[in-house]
Amino acid sequence: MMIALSGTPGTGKSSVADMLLQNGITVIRATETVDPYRLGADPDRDTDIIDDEQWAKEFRPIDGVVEGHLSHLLRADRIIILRCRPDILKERLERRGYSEDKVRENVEAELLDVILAEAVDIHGPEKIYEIDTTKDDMTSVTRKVLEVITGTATPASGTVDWLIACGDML
Ligand SMILES: Nc1ncnc2c1ncn2[C@@H]1O[C@H](COP(=O)(O)OP(=O)(O)O)[C@@H](O)[C@H]1O
Repeated sequence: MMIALSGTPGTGKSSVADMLLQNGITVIRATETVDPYRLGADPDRDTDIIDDEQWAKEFRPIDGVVEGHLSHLLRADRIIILRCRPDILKERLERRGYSEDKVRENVEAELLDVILAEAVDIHGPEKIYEIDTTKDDMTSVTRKVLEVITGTATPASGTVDWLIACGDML
């Protein structure tokens, strides 16, 4: 079974993936597989341009977790979307040293549910497991992710509404 672990940068994918590895789960980092699909750099957005459609099409399915903000594009069996309230996400990204523009771009994407909407569009809601990481520590988030992996969690999407919580950030 292939499980995608996606979410806006800063929502905690990489940290959770580290804990999954400690729990003996097979984890592939999507960023380590995209090199052949790099189309160039986008200096304005301080990011690489990836042919993500081709990457998703050619990705050989694994039995384990694929971690990364493109992983929801894969033909995965279950899709986990980590979420974080935009004001807290902003703090996490600023602490990471992201530029002001990059922080704003990611905070807006989280505020507007961009990754969740893409995932629901591709897979339908029954494969989606949205997990809010705003208040839970990494151990609790990892426990919830493990519940998805073992099949004891119930699909959930649309469980957060950041526009009500912090729409004035727009
Ligand atoms: N549940 C959490 N609670 C508090 N801080 C967190 C949590 N998850 C991640 N962080 C912190 O947020 C930052 C981004 O986490 P990271 O795992 O790199 O996110 P991503 O891989 O989604 O970009 C890191 O500094 C990490 O320590």
